[in-house]
Amino acid sequence: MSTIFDEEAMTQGTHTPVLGASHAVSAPQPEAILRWDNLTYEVKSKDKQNTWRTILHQISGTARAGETIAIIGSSGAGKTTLLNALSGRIVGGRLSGSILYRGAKRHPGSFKRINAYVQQDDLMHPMLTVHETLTYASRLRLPNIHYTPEQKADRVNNVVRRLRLEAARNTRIGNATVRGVSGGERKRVSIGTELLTDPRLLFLDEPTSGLDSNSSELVVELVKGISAEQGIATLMTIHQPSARIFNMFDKVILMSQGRIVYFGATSTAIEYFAGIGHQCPVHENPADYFIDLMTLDYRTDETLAKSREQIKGLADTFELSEKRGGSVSSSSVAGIDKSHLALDGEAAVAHSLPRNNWFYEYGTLARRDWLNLLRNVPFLVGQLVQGVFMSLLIGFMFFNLKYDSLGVQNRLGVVFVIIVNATFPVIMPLLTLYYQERDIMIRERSSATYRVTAFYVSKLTTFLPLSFVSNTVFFTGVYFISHLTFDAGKYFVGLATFFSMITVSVSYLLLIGSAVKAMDVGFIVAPVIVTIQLLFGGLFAVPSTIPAVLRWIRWVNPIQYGFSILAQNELRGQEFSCSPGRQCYATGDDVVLAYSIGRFTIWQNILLLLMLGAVQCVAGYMFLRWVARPRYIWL
Ligand SMILES: Nc1ncnc2c1ncn2[C@@H]1O[C@H](COP(=O)(O)OP(=O)(O)OP(=O)(O)O)[C@@H](O)[C@H]1O
Repeated sequence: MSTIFDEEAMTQGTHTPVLGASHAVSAPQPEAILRWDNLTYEVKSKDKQNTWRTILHQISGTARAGETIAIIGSSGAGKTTLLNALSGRIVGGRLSGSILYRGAKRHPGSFKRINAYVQQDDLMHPMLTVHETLTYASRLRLPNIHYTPEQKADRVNNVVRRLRLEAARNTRIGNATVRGVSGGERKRVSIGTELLTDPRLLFLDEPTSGLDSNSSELVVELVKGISAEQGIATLMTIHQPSARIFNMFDKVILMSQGRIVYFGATSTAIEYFAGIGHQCPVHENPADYFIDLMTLDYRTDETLAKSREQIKGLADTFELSEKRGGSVSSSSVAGIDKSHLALDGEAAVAHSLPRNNWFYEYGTLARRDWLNLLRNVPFLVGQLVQGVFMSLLIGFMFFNLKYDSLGVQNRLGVVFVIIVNATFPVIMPLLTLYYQERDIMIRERSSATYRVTAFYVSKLTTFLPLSFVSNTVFFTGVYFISHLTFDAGKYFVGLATFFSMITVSVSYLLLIGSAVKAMDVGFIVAPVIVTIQLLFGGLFAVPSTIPAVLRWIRWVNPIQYGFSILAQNELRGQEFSCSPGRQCYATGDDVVLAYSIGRFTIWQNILLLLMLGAVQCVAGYMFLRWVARPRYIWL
């Protein structure tokens, strides 16, 4: 089949086979959306010399409106690195060369709203349906000043239709425990959320991984169709595509060892390789054949050296043919008409979308959080059952307390256990949820969807009421079954203390979940710190006897404040009957004095608790900003 590239090769008077899109001169080319030149990416090696390892070697190319480009290569070829560099999501290392969006340098703020990136892992709220997921994405991503609610709904319906999601419209996304949409549908929902904003550029990292061949074909076919129709320049990395999928792409970038072995029309790839002595057998999948050519053969030292030589030869040949054909690089940076720069730069900014106001963002996020939470029946039932079970267990363990010498010890025990119950059982389940949602937020933020504060406040205002409600059952059950001193004032002070402790615990989990990036590390750190607080809580060791070097812990120990409040609330003003032969405190005030838990009054303790919660909350927010802050390298 004759292509525009063949014609150019002929005008050059060379037999060099077909080349990249940039060589086309005979037909009007679609607009070049993205152009990259001499892109080189290096990372520090972990060896003793700290040398730089080159991951991408002087890579150049162009992505035009409406075309779908596959980046193909063996594992470790640098496909994802190239995709990340082009989409502005590369972290760490050294990136050089140039990347231009419509001829202008990219602006981090506006570029991330113009391009869409579909990650390999589809992070979404498992309890929302396909339609709800897309609806919330449209509310969060599309600005109200440009779109009415009806227009947003229309967009969602369009995406559902275009991505053939009608049948799954009301199916939940699901996760490992809740059955939801199929893998292919899930991927299409991910793509759909990105298409809502009408991106100019679409990047997809391994969109077919884990999918069967039919689902993979459908995903590529739909993406290609939408890209062509809407003039989106699409780049995707893909592992070993079938021959049918391979032939769907307009262009392919074949990569090996960080270098380009071929970049040009898919239809001419076989011809190109045949021209340099590698004829793809008739019945072989061309993608498999090319990947074999580009893969290092580790069987023996000899085969390794030979395959390395072959790959170098392929990359050198392509580089040479690029130069002969008037390469992408040589016609790029230097050749750009600078008068377009300002104009195109402005165009880039104009296409970027303004933000919605904070309250709208918060309201939308809070609604989405509540919906996701209230649909999580196993989690809610677990919370309730845990509360009821623990209240019965602890209530009957300290059943019907008396005002005698044993009653003193048991009263201290029960109030301590109540305080402890406002820590672990609150922190651990919510920490899991927070980690999952934090990662969704980081993904959504990479396309500037909403503010970190809106997310953080939304988490606080869903976790707190949920914990209050589920733990009130526990507190009330224990209070009455164990027969703690009943008087409305004491009960409500106790409940207020319990809520204050829960507030501190929620702010603590937000702090740990924000400050500790890795979830498994967070799950080690969180209980260790609470265990230390528990040991220094005032029941096991009298605070005044703890060595000065450790005594400071009390100031940052919510358990000690909480225990002091509940113990004072329970004991002050009480009188106890003393049995002969037992150690005995005649009054509750004596107990408070003996255990050194009356340093601060009840209200001072509550104030200190709330201050601690506020400090943790603010610190958590600062850490989250730091964790969520993009550290992308820009060119
Ligand atoms: N920040 C980094 N630090 C160290 N090495 C890196 C870094 N980024 C990429 N690499 C290395 O660069 C090479 C290319 O990585 P990349 O993820 O781009 O490959 P890939 O072609 O996408 O592979 P796969 O198909 O297996 O995902 C790999 O050897 C990888 O270990």
